[in-house]
Amino acid sequence: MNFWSKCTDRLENDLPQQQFNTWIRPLQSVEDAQSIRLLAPNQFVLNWVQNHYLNDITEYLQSIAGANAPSVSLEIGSRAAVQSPQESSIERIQSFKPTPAAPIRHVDEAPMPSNLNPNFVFDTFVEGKSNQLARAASIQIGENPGTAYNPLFIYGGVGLGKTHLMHAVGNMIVKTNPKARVVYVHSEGFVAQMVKALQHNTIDDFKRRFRSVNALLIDDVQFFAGKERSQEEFFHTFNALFESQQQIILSSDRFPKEVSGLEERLKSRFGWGLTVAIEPPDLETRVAILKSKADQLFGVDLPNEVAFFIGKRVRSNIRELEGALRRIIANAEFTGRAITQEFAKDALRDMLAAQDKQVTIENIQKTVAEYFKIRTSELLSAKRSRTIARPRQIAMALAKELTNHSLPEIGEAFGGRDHTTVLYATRKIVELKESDHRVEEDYANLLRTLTS
Ligand SMILES: Nc1ncnc2c1ncn2[C@@H]1O[C@H](COP(=O)(O)OP(=O)(O)OP(=O)(O)O)[C@@H](O)[C@H]1O
Repeated sequence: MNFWSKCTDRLENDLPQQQFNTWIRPLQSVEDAQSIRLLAPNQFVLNWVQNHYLNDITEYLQSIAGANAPSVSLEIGSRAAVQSPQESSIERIQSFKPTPAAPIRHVDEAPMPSNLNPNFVFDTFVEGKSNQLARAASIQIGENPGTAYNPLFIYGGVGLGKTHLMHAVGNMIVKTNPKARVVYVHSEGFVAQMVKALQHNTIDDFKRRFRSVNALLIDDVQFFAGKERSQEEFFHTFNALFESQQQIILSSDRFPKEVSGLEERLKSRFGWGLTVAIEPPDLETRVAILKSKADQLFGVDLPNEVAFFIGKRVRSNIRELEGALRRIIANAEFTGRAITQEFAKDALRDMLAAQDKQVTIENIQKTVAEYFKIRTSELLSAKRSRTIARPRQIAMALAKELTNHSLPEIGEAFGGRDHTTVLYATRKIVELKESDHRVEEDYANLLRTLTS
């Protein structure tokens, strides 16, 4: 029996997709009747799986095989290396194990001017549940470039801090070793520079420039989609850096395997190291970011009530939060008035009106129905089956969170239900978000769709 594939089916079902992609998908198994050896690509993944999932895996195996359940062990490695005595160079790369010291190689070239943003450092990056893992992995890489996890792939929606984290790693590497050559480039910039090099017959310089760095940070790799020549060039750059253990950090708006228009060989390489997600921040993190930005950027001590007011109303991403903050502070400077909640409301009036206009109960119902592939009329109907009742509760909770309608008004809009039903639904969803990953993820996805 293939226990591991049964186990992964179950985990895929039980875990939020991002967790499954980050921790379970990279594992390979070597099985016999008595044991399953799980091969993790690096120590970080190994530790995480050990601490967070090993118990569940063992329990699940016992539940399906009882006393015959195989034992489970974890180690670093890859099946290619385990199974074939004659390793190819690709297999060697895949089974590469980190060495303790980062090799900063010596390059006989004039130092490259750094294009890192000095403000994007770890000190100015506010930690929250949504970015905890990405931040922890980035710090490890800053401390051990080229040897901790290579490449690091950070993915998440727009304006959530991917670029900030990449620069923070780069800045940390340069701080520790001022001779390190760290280059940040947006993937569109990489393409543009390559096209220019081809036009001017300087492609060799281009190749040398990118292949001689100690750390290459490439932002938004989804922009490589469909650009075959650039992908080809980047493939060789990637291999050159990887083989010489120089750090590569990539960002994208989605999981590597889901970036369409990218060659398979690139997608698979992107997953060789560690893939981490950044998710939209929760309210407390949004408030902490606002307070920290107000202080750092403007030297303003933002009152808590104002920070909560902005954090509650602006949910889509951190760039938008910053935009709202700038607007309030500019207005306060211009008018000389104190920053109170009333003042903030006034300053953001247009922005919030535009936002409020978009999120109506009707809009929520339509979006939720589409998401769960049911009909809007079913949300309003008396049907009580789980497949309808749960989406209905989620829609009610969203209506409570995103609109200013009262509970009776929301009940009315959901087929004339009582306000206590709405209250029950919102409480139930709060509870389920804590205990059921699926609900948590569905709710977050819907919130994002409705507010961005
Ligand atoms: N955790 C955080 N703490 C403080 N500031 C943050 C945090 N996350 C993001 N920011 C700020 O939000 C703004 C947008 O972040 P960033 O440019 O890194 O987003 P991104 O994910 O790269 O977006 P895009 O996909 O559009 O490139 C930046 O000014 C950044 O400093």
